[in-house]
Amino acid sequence: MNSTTVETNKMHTENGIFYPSNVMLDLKDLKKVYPTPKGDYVVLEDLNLQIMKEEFVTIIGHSGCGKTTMLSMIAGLNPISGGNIAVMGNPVKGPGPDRGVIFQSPSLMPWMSALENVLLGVNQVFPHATKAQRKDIAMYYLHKVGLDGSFNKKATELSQGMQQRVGIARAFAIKPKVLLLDEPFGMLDSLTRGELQDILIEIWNKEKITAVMITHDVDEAIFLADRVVMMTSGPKAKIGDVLNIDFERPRTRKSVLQHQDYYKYRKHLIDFLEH
Ligand SMILES: Nc1ncnc2c1ncn2[C@@H]1O[C@H](COP(=O)(O)OP(=O)(O)OP(=O)(O)O)[C@@H](O)[C@H]1O
Repeated sequence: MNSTTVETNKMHTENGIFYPSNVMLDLKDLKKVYPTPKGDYVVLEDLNLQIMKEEFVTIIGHSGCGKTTMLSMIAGLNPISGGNIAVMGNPVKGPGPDRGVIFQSPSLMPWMSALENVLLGVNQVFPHATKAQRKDIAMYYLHKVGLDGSFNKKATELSQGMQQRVGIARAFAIKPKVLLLDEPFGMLDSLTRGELQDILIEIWNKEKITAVMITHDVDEAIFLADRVVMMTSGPKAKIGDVLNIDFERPRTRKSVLQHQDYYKYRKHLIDFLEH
């Protein structure tokens, strides 16, 4: 039997290693050390985490424990000090189009329109597509995030919420395998935050990609996730606990709030953060 078939639950990666086909991200014995004037600061140590294909994982932990450090290492933007990170079995050596990132502030090119900002990434990732095809991709995702009518507005003419909509469209438009989100809604008012959570989940569900999102908001962590990953406080932070969220999808805020397990999940997370 061919060892690459699904029956074996393994696949053959380009570096010749056999790997479980349902694991998208594998963080193994991960370590991060920042040199400081007072000596080395070990932010993460022995951090182990596997994230499955099409899973939505939220990450919570105290401020400064190393969440952004971990996410930026997965993105390939921050060098690994020890251990390793693999995306579908392939070690991360730097940034790549298989991983899209959405930051708290979308850092758009201020002199460019919403459309041009999304096209920046699309043009890089799909250089062989025609100009019309690339524009179609960019417009499709701008439409998905509710920016019809604002395609040609300059980034500086957009509100913070609209700018983050462009950030979401930009990340999805490069068709990544993994979406990495670092507190993407942290600066938004609660109404906009709710709207963008719904948009995010709708596109994530349609595109069937893997999402890893840092949040400080326990309710957001539960509402969005299949699993909530809790990090211990640093130094030498690692994964402290993992909570499975067994709510059916699609979810509505009302159905989640009315679910008998909601307050049990919430208590679990708050107890972790308070101890
Ligand atoms: N380049 C750096 N050099 C030295 N120390 C750093 C560097 N970047 C981050 N740190 C330190 O590493 C620790 C983890 O930072 P990180 O931003 O990853 O935490 P975080 O959990 O994302 O925090 P927050 O929730 O506040 O965003 C902090 O103590 C921070 O001061």
